Amino acid sequence: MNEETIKISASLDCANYLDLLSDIRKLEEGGVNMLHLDIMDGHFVPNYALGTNLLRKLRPQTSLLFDVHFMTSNPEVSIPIFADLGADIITFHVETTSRLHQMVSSIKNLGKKAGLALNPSTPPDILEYIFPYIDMVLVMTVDPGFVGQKFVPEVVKKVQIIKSLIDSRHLNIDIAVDGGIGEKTVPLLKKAGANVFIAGTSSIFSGKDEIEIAARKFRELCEKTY
Ligand SMILES: O=C(CO)[C@H](O)[C@H](O)COP(=O)(O)O
Ligand SMILES: [Fe+2]
Repeated sequence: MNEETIKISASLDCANYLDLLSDIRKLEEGGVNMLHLDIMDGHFVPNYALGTNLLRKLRPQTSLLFDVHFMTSNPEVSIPIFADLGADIITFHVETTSRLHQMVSSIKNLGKKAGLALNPSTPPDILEYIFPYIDMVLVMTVDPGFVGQKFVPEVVKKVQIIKSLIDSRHLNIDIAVDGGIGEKTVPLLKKAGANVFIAGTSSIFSGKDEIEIAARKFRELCEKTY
């Protein structure tokens, strides 16, 4: 993955469930790179979202990359299932396991990109010994589990720290930000070093513009230099 490339991942849980395929066509037209698929189990987070049948039905319908964000306890059991369903990037939370290296290598052995997600209150130190093995760090900018939450501003500093840790090791790792990503927060996060922007109710799905137009505007916002 290229850290300098800006990537837009549209959070499908924020789309119109009753007209999902038409929303996906608009996202394709609007130039997003990936569909962000939030998997929630009602245990790691107090909410439920998306699942295997949706991926199974969607995979033949679009060539957009599937960026799967597990917000589940025990993601270990789900990794091979979602890999088989066509996930391209598989991200799980560091708070859910004591077997980080094992799980990352099982994702890589399945031929997928591996991402690690950190809650807003989780310090970046946990990444130190696993950096060489991962493709992406997903920095949660809200507590995981719900769309439309308030951005936690303290996390900007964590993005900055992670970016300098990656650069000092000359590694090529994407930094994704997820939760409350929009007009006010993109400039701060881009300056701090983020390059993957997860678009939800704070941007593409805010309802202010048609999805296709909103996606184009969001890319412009993310590609600007701040
Ligand atoms: O992982 C998530 C929630 O846990 C979502 O991807 C995220 O919240 C995106 O939506 P919004 O822009 O509404 O915050
Ligand atoms: Fe997410």
